Amino acid sequence: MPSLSDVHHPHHLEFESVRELPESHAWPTLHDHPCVSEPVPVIDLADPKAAEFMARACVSWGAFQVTGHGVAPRLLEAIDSEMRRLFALPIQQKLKAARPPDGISGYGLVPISSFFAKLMWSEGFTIAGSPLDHARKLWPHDPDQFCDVIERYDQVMKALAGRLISLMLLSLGLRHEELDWAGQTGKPLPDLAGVLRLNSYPACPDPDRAMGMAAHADSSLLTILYQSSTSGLQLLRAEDQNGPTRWVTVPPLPGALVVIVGDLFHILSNGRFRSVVHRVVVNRSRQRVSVAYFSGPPAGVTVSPIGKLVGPGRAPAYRAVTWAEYLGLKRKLFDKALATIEMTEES
Ligand SMILES: C=C1C[C@]23C[C@@]1(O)CC[C@H]2[C@@]12CCC[C@@](C)(C(=O)O1)[C@H]2[C@@H]3C(=O)O
Ligand SMILES: O=C(O)CCC(=O)C(=O)O
Ligand SMILES: [Fe+2]
Repeated sequence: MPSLSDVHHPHHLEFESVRELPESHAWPTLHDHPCVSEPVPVIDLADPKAAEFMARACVSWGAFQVTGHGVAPRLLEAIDSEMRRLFALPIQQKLKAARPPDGISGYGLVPISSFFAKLMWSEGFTIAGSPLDHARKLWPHDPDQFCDVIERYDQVMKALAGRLISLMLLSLGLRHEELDWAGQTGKPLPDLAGVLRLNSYPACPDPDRAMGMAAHADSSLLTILYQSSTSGLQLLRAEDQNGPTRWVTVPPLPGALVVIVGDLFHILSNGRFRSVVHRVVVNRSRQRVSVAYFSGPPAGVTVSPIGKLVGPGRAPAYRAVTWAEYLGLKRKLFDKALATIEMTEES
């Protein structure tokens, strides 16, 4: 049973000690669409046809799994184990590094939690910039182990995000030099911004009524997701415009990473690559952890539909935004954010 303090502060449950799903965490909307199994595209980065497959996956799914990415399995194991060490800390310790209400970094609920009457069956930690201040609060005597792994992971993801973005642009028939914000010909992609989110979905006594993470689209250009060996991630998919909508599970594939198209790539590609709505369901017996690396344009740089993709005589479908502005819109408007920057042909 939850302790008295949990009942009064249900936002921060000691999940492991809860034997029965509290009403605060029971969702009525879990079975809105059927759950099916369908083969989510898997793309080997070493394949000469990788860019072509990516274009197809981004148009039709808004996501794919990537193999042959060169990220060392040891690094994935290391971050997996650091996450488990972090989430196993007592709640009082984790709350020392709590995210301030208007801040980005720290321990706590995802910003979109405020849009829902029910709480999610998960906890998480967001890191933007140096992890050192957080690590000192969590492990005052040994902050370095956590920091080392986070910093290495961040660096490797930044490089991979740059490669993926270049390939995805190439797959649209563009070179990254053709983006205003991508600098001059021959230069590598400039300093992309990145934010890490560590997620934990504890084993749940009533998984059919609990939501790990509510349905949403990411605001990033793209998100690179490491999911441990436990499934839970689902993509919302309709095969064609009139076809039925279903939840498709992304099966964990050892060593693979999941790439999710975010709203900013949707904008950049003038809607050709679709940002995909996804959610996380939980299970009765196993804790699931994941790391999302949200990759965005350099700070202060605006993203707008690429001229070549808009076509002559047409108006772009979206206006220009910076990532910071768009994150603000998402916090305020959640799933209405993208629609508010849509432009009509007249505007
Ligand atoms: C950079 C970020 C993207 C994100 C907000 C955040 O500051 C860190 C958490 C991200 C996340 C994860 C769950 C869904 C989401 C909409 C949310 O509330 O927090 C995304 C945010 C986003 O993509 O806008
Ligand atoms: O845990 C997952 O598989 C997905 C998490 C997610 O969608 C997010 O952090 O934005
Ligand atoms: Fe997400």
